[in-house]
Amino acid sequence: MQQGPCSGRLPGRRVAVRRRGAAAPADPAVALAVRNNSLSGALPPLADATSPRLRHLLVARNQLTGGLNVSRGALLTLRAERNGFSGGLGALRVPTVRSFNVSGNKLAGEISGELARFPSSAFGGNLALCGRPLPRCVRAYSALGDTASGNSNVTVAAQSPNSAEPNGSFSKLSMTALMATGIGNAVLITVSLTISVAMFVYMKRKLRSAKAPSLFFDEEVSDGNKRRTTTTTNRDGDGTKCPAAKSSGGLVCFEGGEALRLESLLKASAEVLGKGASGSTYKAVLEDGAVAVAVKRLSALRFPAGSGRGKAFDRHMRVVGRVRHRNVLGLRAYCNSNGERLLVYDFLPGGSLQAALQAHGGDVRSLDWAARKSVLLGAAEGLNYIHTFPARPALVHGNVKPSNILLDERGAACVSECGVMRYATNVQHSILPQAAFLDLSASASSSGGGWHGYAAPELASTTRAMQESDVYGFGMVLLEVVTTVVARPGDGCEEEEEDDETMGGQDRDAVHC
Ligand SMILES: Nc1ncnc2c1ncn2[C@@H]1O[C@H](COP(=O)(O)OP(=O)(O)OP(=O)(O)O)[C@@H](O)[C@H]1O
Repeated sequence: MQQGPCSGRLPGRRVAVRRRGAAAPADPAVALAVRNNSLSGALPPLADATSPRLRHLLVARNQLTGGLNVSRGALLTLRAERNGFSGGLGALRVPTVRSFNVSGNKLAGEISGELARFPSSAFGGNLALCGRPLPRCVRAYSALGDTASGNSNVTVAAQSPNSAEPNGSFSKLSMTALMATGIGNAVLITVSLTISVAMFVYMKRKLRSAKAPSLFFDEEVSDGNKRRTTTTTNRDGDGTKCPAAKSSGGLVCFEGGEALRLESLLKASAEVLGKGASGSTYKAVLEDGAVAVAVKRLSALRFPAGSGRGKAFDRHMRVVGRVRHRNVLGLRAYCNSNGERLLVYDFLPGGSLQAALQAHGGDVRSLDWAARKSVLLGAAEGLNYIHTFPARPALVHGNVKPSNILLDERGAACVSECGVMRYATNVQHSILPQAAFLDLSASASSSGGGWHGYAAPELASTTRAMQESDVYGFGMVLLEVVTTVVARPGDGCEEEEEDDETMGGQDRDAVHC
């Protein structure tokens, strides 16, 4: 036995021994105590046959490596902590040992049954050790694919981080297995999340499209006068949709339109009244047959994408919906959803001023001077009401022309479609050819979708109509009304009234060729 600190290797079956203080056992053959040295190398296997009298093995705090191979039936003390022992504890057979400590080594694997009686401090610092009294072992798939040995599972320890090994190293296999497990779990979670989100979105869309009635107007030409019959039908799938709102069946209703429901409109029989620059207008007779409404579908108008502008359209329509005057056609309801914009008005049986001016074979007397004067005065009052309506920004009609001045059953003028084009981006530049200015011909104004000579010249260079441009348009209407000749049925150029006709004239027909 050596008496001082030792360093060197442990050869074969011979060990360097240092006895510390008086505590050393009296019988040197009974105890091997070499603690707190710098001994390195492997500890030779110690079995009953090789060291029959050994009772106490104290090799702690050295640099011993290799497996801990001690099989001693009568061993009472085994202190091997703070070394570099590695491998499993399977070769450790010490059933009678009372003082036991192998902490701070590089031992790995599951702690066997007889050793489980010692506290966790006896095993601490061996990151790859697991099982009672340490946290239980986790069976993980080996990323290395240990198929050759037929063992694709490896046992890894699930210890807390504070049981870190003193030198910070970690079993390569365990680390790989842990990483494989982590990556596998992450992939699984990601895939499940993606599937859940996709399912959620799909179900939400499905529910929405199931709830949403689609508005279609199936058009078919019925005769040569461009009168087309239409039906409104519900369809699934994509197309024009106007989902039902909670309160009014998808419609935002104003005074006089509270009873309207989108569902009723969808079921109504309908006919096309005409097609203009902003879209088509339909006459819809509601189910009971008593109420007829005009539905304007703003299909040709483009509005800037984004909810912000959509809200601006809604805000504007809510202001327009408050306008109530005997010479302004009141908006009863509107729908703005999924790119579909519908405006609902009362249906006026008198048709439009444009139709009256172009009438052939109609009631000529309906457009005598008194009627013309009354229509113009009414339209002027309606326009003035729109312009002075308390709103910020001030209301602008934006599309003053004879087809937007309607006549009620008594022939009174009603200005329709107030402010409809206010927020459209494609109105002026796309459909306002410079050459069309001052062209008041019927073909220009009724061609359907084309522009007309009622548009103020400045609209060619600005995108927004102003009240001044409304005044210009009204002036052109006025000019047309006082100069247009309405022919009697069968009239020819030979018949000409010789009286001067003025706006103040009474019951005189202006018949010229
Ligand atoms: N509320 C209504 N009652 C009765 N007829 C209407 C009503 N609204 C529109 N009309 C008729 O429908 C026709 C077509 O109207 P529409 O507004 O679609 O076209 P437009 O006025 O020529 O063009 P724009 O789209 O530029 O306004 C009009 O000429 C008019 O006779």
